[in-house]
Amino acid sequence: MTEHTPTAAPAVEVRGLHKRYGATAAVDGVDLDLARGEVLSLLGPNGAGKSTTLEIIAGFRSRDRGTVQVLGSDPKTAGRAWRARIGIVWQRAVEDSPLTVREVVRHFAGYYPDPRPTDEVLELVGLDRQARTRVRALSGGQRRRLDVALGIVGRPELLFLDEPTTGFDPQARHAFWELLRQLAADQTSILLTTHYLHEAEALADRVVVLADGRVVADGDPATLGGQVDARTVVSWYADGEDQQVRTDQPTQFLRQLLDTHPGEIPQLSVHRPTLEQTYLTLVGDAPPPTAAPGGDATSRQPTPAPPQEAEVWT
Ligand SMILES: Nc1ncnc2c1ncn2[C@@H]1O[C@H](COP(=O)(O)OP(=O)(O)OP(=O)(O)O)[C@@H](O)[C@H]1O
Repeated sequence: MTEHTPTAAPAVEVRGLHKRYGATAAVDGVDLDLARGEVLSLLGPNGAGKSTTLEIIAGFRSRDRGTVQVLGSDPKTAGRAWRARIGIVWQRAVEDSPLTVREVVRHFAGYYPDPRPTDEVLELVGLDRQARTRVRALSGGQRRRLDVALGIVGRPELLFLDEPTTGFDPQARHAFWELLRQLAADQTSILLTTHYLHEAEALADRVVVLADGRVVADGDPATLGGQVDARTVVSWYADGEDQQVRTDQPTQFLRQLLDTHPGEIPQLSVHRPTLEQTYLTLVGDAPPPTAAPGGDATSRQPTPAPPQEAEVWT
């Protein structure tokens, strides 16, 4: 995570992006900004439109509608000089090859005007010991590191990574995060997709959550752009149904609840929603709480009125 310069023109500016595949609206009106030196993570379930968005921004896929500016150019018409300023790590791993790791990286370096030295790249991605290994002999995680090596060999100003750490062991993942932090500290703008919330939290300055091709949250990773409700959820069972109350004064609410329920309160629980629960609710994999509290006039043990700021889900 880095300090980025808010005054510089954004690295990426997307407005009203649409893309359909037949009846499927893969991207359905997405707005997206990436500042220079910023690390932005695109989150979302399978089929949310992350890869399609990334591919359009990187100039590998056409769009139906909307404007896209990347490093000051429209990727639809930008040329080779523009492409040399961008690094890309796609989901698919590098092809089988009889060449060695060093040979492949050196070959790719030849495409760029000012590449990083090959040995520096291999060290950065932790493949220095595999420099003479043939690509086809690499493990899955090592191939992914080679993908990353090919993405950064050209010293990109802007780096796109589509699920870069899939197949990494925890040690490799942490080493990779460190690498991205170094790149971001050097003012590389980074846009990555991931399925790992903790990866977004560990790496990104900002997250954008997509669901069904739309942005459902945009902001800081720790709260998913302010979507995480820090209030406590008190749940219990009464009057023949589940009861649930959200409150920022749980102690006061519990006192009232205990006063009105002299015995053991069935299924009493007190918790705060986690980032993951909020995420699942946002992307529609988890239903939002729907239980209504009791406390109507006929209730034998009326539910206390929630303290100020409490919200009752119905
Ligand atoms: N080439 C294509 N032809 C037809 N439909 C496509 C094509 N590419 C993507 N789609 C559809 O568009 C939607 C968005 O797909 P996309 O790959 O962008 O999602 P994603 O968020 O990257 O998913 P994942 O996390 O699984 O990689 C999906 O419904 C997918 O089936």
